[in-house]
Amino acid sequence: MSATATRSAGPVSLPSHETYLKGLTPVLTATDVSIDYLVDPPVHAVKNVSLTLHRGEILGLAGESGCGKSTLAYGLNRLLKPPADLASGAVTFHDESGTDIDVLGLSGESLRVFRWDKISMVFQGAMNSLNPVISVKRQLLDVFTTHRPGMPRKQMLAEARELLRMVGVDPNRLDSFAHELSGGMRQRVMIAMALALRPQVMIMDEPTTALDVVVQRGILREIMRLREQFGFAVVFITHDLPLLLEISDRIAVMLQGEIVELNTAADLYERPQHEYTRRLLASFPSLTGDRGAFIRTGETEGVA
Ligand SMILES: Nc1ncnc2c1ncn2[C@@H]1O[C@H](COP(=O)(O)OP(=O)(O)OP(=O)(O)O)[C@@H](O)[C@H]1O
Repeated sequence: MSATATRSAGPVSLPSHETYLKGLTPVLTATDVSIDYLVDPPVHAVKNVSLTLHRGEILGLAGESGCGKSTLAYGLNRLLKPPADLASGAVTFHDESGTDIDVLGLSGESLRVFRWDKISMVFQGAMNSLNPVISVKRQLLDVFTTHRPGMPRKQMLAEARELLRMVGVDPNRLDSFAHELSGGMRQRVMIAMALALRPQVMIMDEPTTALDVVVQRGILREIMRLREQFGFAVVFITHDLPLLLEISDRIAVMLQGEIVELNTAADLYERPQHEYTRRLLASFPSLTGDRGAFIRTGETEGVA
């Protein structure tokens, strides 16, 4: 444990945010989470953050580089490594079975099972974490042999093919090796792996940033479609605020480790409440153009 961060008033939200929340079911709740990097001097990267993600929603995390987005995301999925220290707070996963899981209390085997199965993560460099000397097939099947040891091999293979199809990669690519695939394809394979166990939550930290715009769009379209199909919730992190406005149901704006505004994407764009949100919006000239062009309509076709 280290020094606790100063408590703030919490994010500013409009009354319409309350209305939005009606009828939604929480899937992941963070309460008063503080995360420090125990370096000299210590960095208070996340300060008393409370946030609820609901079933099927896309929650965007916005904020400038270094504000703590990735640290929070890694904390939610217990992927922090020293010198990061989750100093205080609670993270609860509300499983579809009705059981609540104390995420911070998990360790060893239970933590291993929880990750990928309940929450999976796709990050910016994910495509580079494919093993270069093992075929795509082996890597996809490994997910099943590890987490679904009872599954017949024939079914594993069928699932692996289906997963590739879902993310827009020709299933004949199963026998390929990472170096034989383009960056976009590799990132799609990583998304397929993250989807393999049908998690209830996916955390996506700049999942397409390294890719060119056309490939990015294609992948995002797939993610939106799959979300409609499987109903998983997404925490989506990107520097690309116009994109975030387009795909998110709600957006949390982070500033220096705190969430300063939490509103629906439409409200955030139309009626930004916090001075920092206004500055952030103003820093994207494209957003000052035809208003409304970036707002989700509730239709997946919104992602052009
Ligand atoms: N390993 C580390 N050791 C010390 N400080 C760190 C470490 N990793 C991150 N930090 C600090 O923690 C703070 C939050 O960083 P974090 O990477 O979470 O921000 P971010 O909003 O995700 O930024 P980016 O958008 O650039 O990824 C920053 O001040 C950063 O310098």
